[in-house]
Amino acid sequence: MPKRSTRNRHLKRRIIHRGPEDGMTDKGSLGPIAGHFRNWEVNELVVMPSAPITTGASRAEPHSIGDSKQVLSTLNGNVASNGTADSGFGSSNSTVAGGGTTSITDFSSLVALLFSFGALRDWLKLIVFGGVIETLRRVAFSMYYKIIVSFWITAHFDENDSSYDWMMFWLSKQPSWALARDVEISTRTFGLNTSAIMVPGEEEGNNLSMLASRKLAYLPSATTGMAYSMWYHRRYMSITRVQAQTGFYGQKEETLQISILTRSHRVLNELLLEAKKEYMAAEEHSISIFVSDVNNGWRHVASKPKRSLNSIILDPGVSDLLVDDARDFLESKAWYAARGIPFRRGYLLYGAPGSGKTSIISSIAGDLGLDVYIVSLSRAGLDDSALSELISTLPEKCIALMEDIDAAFTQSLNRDAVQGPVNGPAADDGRPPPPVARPAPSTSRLSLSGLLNALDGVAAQEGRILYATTNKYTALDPALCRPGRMDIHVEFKLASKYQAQKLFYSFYLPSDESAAADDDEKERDKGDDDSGYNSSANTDDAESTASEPDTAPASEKPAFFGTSHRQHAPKLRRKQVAKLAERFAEAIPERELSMAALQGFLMTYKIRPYQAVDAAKDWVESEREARLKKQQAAQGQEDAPASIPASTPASTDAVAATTNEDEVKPS
Ligand SMILES: Nc1ncnc2c1ncn2[C@@H]1O[C@H](COP(=O)(O)OP(=O)(O)OP(=O)(O)O)[C@@H](O)[C@H]1O
Repeated sequence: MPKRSTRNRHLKRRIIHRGPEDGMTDKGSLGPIAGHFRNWEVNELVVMPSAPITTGASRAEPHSIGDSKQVLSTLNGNVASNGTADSGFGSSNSTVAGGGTTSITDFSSLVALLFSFGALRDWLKLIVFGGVIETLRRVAFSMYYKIIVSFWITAHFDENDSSYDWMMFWLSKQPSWALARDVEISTRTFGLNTSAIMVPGEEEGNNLSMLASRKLAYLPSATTGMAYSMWYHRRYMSITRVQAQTGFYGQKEETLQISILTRSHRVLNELLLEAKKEYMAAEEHSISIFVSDVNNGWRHVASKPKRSLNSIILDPGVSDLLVDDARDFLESKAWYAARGIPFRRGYLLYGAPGSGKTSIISSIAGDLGLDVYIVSLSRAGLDDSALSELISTLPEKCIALMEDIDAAFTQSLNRDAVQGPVNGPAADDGRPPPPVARPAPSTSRLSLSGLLNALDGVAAQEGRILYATTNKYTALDPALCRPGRMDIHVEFKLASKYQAQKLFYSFYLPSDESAAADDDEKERDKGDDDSGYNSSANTDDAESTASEPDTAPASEKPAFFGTSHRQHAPKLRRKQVAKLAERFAEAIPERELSMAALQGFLMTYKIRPYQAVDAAKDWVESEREARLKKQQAAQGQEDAPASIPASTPASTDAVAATTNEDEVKPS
């Protein structure tokens, strides 16, 4: 060890004798710096445990002496300075004692070294000074913010949340909101059927085009991020619409910020409840529809007017069964909790297309006052985890609707089909031939187990009612249909005579009872056999004026299929309608046509109930023929691939399928 010290001392002396000037000479302008760093190296070597080293004095830059001394004496009491040390050797005059002082000495030397630089010292001062100023600024701001915030309550409303709609709707009703000077013109309705914020005077425009178009509205601009102020319950309130860019594609998301100058949350609570109440009142006659977005959140897309349960004509008891069961379920939360049964209910509505499955669900939603959340299983990008996330974020009381639940797992010739180039045979009446559907390739990344887990896995939401519809009951996996997932299965059949009669009756029954009563007198005079065609708009009028000159050649009349919509339908008495309904039901075969088809037929005779009855038989025949042709076309299409050379992949499959079928079939 002493040996090494001696060596170091020699080395040190050697280096010191070279001095900074040598460095200047050797390295030009970098000389002093180089000198300093050499000194640092020497220090490294010199510092030894319990081996005090005293270095000789050397010439120094005058400015560095005091600094070195000062820093050294401040930072390390063990370091002694003789006051004549050279600048580039901050600790060279120091006597270092004790092994524990090594790092402190090093650090001290570094600091002393840094301070010995004039410019560097100024930078450091500047940094420290700037840091102090910035810290003070931050402290001041945070204190100011804390003081200000303590007098304000600020609420944030996310655009994707229903509360945003409530607040925007409420704000739109405030006169001061409409006085904003930087406005955005919008046709948004915030999920309501009625426009929330009308441009004053627009409601007076009663011509058809004005009424039909979307309503114009003022919205205080969001782009400037300006704050708008108003008073609420004698409290000052500041409102800001803030837009922030989200995602890569420039989508913008908006947040509404409301700050109220109050220390009590009571005012905010009052505001929220008032806004919600007003919105709910405006929405009383409609149901809210939500769909999932690509981020697996729920978005309010529409409000639909409620449909009365009476307008859905099902077999006796079906409607009551569904409504009563759902109502009873919603009131049985405690019962489920007491027994540890998951508080969920599933209904599977299956059967013929157009038999009222979707319609009854939306009617039940209206009746029970629940929102409908549509879970589209065929949505692009929907996979197991996305579905699970969607189901778990459903609100506690709501209706989740999965339409065509079979479609996610099976390829269908009817419902998932894209229209191929092949058309069926042309109809006799000149209507375009019905396109023959081809199976669509399945793009779903959803698995059956993913669906099963989403329905009753741990993440599944409690309190929701699930309605699933399908036209292919037998295609469903039994696991999907078991109780706990689908508790009640209801079949929707094709229309019965009973349904046809009721549909006709409700279709032609005058909705305006007073008008019907007014007409009663006239009708009574005319007798029960009267057609009820007292409207100037009925089509018999056209026949009665057939003798009037009609210069337009038939070929130039507008070509269209269907019946144009007239405003005035004939007003019939209940008795008359009931009689006609009976005759109509006689013409309709039992369980052969769907209710949607019957409704479509009656729509074509919207103002001609008598003609509807008369034409019913022919229409049934034409429907049968059309169905037969469709079946034949489908059959032909099925047979066709067998004759196509087996070189194409599609035909190979078809041939294989046919062959297998032949094998199975008994000869
Ligand atoms: N039972 C019914 N009572 C009254 N209207 C009906 C009935 N069934 C169907 N409709 C009418 O037919 C149309 C289609 O009905 P809806 O969509 O409810 O049938 P769906 O069974 O859900 O058909 P799909 O299986 O094709 O989805 C609606 O306009 C509805 O008014």
